[in-house]
Amino acid sequence: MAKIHEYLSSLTDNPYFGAGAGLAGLGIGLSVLRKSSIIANAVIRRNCFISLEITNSDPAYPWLLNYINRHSRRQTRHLTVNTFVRQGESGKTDTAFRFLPGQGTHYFFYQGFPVLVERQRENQSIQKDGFRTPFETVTLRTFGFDATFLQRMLQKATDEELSHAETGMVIYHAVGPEWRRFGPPRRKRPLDSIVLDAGISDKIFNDLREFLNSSKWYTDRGVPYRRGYLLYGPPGCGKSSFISGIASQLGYSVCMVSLSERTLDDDRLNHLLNTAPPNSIVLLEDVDAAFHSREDHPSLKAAYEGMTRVTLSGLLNAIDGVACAEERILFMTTNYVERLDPALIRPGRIDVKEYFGNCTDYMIGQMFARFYRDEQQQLATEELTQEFVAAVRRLSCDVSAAQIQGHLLKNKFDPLSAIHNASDIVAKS
Ligand SMILES: Nc1ncnc2c1ncn2[C@@H]1O[C@H](COP(=O)(O)OP(=O)(O)OP(=O)(O)O)[C@@H](O)[C@H]1O
Repeated sequence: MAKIHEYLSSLTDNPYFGAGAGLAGLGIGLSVLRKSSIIANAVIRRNCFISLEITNSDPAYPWLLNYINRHSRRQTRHLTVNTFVRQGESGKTDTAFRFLPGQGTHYFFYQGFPVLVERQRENQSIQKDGFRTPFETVTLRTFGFDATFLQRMLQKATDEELSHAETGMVIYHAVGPEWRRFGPPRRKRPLDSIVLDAGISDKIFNDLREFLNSSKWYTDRGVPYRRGYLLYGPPGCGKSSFISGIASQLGYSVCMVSLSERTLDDDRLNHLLNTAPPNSIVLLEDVDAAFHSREDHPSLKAAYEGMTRVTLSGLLNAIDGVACAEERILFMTTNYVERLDPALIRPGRIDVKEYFGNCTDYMIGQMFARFYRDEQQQLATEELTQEFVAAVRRLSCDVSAAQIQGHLLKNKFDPLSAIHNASDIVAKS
């Protein structure tokens, strides 16, 4: 024992050993410190930071980057560019650039809190929009405990992006047993561009909105979740335009089917009416051309003979269809409501019937005032509007909105000429 003690004290007295032991102790101390700081860092990251990772296979990826870029123009100075090239059939080419935060680390502020953005490109690639592109991730990190903070930010980015997205109204038509898109999306038609007598537009639109909000009500009562509308009246009074306006306003598409199409039969019609794409309005135009009342005069029946292969009972079955979970909105239009079989327009098949008539004084005035309304100047004063209404009334005949529209178009920049030449509205060209 005394020997061991003697040996140890000889070691501690040795200056080389003392220095070595000191260095070793320092090394161990530093290594413990480093390990503790890594653990502390991990613990702090896990408990005091929130993060959100999104990959470029996610549709919201460019929206989020775009949002960061829009809101951090001063912070993000390292950008990448996406170029969009659009070439029309004539060869005219338009380009647009979208600048996004580049690879690496960026900061920006969201609701006053700093958010760290790490954009990383991996070695593997993914298939996107028909091309192989490098796999990328973006990780957002911020100090805090509220896990919904970054989720709310993503929601905001998505809302902003979608509100800027240019969308149109999609028209579908029937090809064989299925619905196909008919051409590119059409420009949306504002509902208030269709001039109707006071209250008509609101009445139909509110009814439709109320229907769309009552899915549970229908399910609870076991009532099929569908609604039918019949718009009737003379030609050119805005029936089709109004349906486009309603679809535009709701962000719905329109599925058009012509009952006088020779290849359409009962089975196909039934299938089509019950497989319309979600969020769409089914439109049966000029339904009188295909069906007439059972009480009609034989000469009228003969005139319609062979116009369609669809039978009335086939159409009724298709309208009654199988109860589906999705809502079904059906619009029918006709110029001759009296020729329709009562069974076709009974409640349950048609819930709302609305007459779209020729222009009233109110409508003539509204069309004139709207037509010559300009951001810079108001060409149509109240006095001129009343003069135009009086000039049209002097014609002593009914005029449709389409006729008024055609006349105003001929006098596009000259309201006085539209008034003085009002007789052109009914002149035979
Ligand atoms: N009430 C209206 N307000 C504004 N424009 C209208 C109105 N009615 C018709 N028009 C215009 O007239 C044209 C024809 O209208 P639309 O096709 O909607 O009439 P319609 O009643 O469906 O006719 P049809 O019974 O012959 O199918 C469109 O260009 C439309 O802009």
